[in-house]
Amino acid sequence: MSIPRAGDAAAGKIARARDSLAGRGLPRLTSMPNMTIEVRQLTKRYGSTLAVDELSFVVEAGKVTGFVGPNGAGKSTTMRMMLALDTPDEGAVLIGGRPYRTLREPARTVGALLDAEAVHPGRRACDHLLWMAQYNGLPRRRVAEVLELVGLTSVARKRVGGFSLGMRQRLGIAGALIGDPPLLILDEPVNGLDPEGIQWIRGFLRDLAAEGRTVLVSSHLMSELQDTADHLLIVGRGRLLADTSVKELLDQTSGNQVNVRTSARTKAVDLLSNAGATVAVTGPESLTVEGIDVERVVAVLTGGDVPFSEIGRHRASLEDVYMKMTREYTTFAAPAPDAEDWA
Ligand SMILES: Nc1ncnc2c1ncn2[C@@H]1O[C@H](COP(=O)(O)OP(=O)(O)OP(=O)(O)O)[C@@H](O)[C@H]1O
Repeated sequence: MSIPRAGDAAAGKIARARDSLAGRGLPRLTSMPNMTIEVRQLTKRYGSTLAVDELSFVVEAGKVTGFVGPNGAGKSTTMRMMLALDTPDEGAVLIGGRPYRTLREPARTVGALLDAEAVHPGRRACDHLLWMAQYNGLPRRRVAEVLELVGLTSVARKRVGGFSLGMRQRLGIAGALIGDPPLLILDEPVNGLDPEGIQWIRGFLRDLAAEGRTVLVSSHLMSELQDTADHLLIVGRGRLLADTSVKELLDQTSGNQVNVRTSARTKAVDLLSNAGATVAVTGPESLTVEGIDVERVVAVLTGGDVPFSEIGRHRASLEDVYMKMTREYTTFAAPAPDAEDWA
């Protein structure tokens, strides 16, 4: 049996699905109310492990909010508690202003993808979605609509056991959208997608947010979210390390560092240090200078006859900022390179 993978036959479907989403919007079951996810002082322990430690934040409508943190930071546990699949030891979560358990029509309020592998492998994709629709009192036509939306129409009658992880992620997203909910909670949806699939999901999540939905998406990799998220919640060992817009985070952390590229590194380090700068060696011919501005760096190097091929203000990447912020919270980390590695 040959099943198209996310890179070939499904690609045309995906493009059409994107067009249909952009062109006429997701078929509406209800109007799209602005709803938030409010997490209040949430705490969860498993034995001696403090998985979630007094987390508080609000996820707003009309944005993609990235929930980022190293492995074991407590992202999945927090999402499970949002959906009442786990009980907090302390604190609460409000979904559109109410605890999940009190929602009258949960599938029309919040859609979730927690584990793409959770679907029975013997089930056909369309039957899985039909079961979800029937269980939640939704019209049958939603099955075809969401399959089209995620580009899986051509494999609707195939058994899930033959799907790639990327196709299962798409099926999971289709399930999350079946009730046309204003709130979406997606745990690592990029996991398993090929580059074309990653492009697709970025645009897809942005479109969902542009329709006014509240989109919370987790990842342990900042690179997966940096071009997608408007807002970031960064967590480490259960604690909130940052609740910030992407722009604010970059502005705050780019700081006053200056990058220098020179073939006379040792002399440059001496002169700049004598001029009061703190200098870090970042490569065989590169330095990062802090404490004096770009003009002064140029003056010091020119005055000391030090050749340089590049001097410019350092722009931190989100990845740099994230690594710096979460380094001490990472359970399995390679040692960071330091100056001696380049000596
Ligand atoms: N059911 C459980 N029983 C015991 N410990 C658990 C359970 N679920 C999670 N934990 C522990 O709680 C901590 C947080 O785990 P969680 O899966 O929420 O993190 P995460 O940020 O989602 O990580 P990942 O990116 O690896 O999925 C970890 O130390 C994990 O081992």
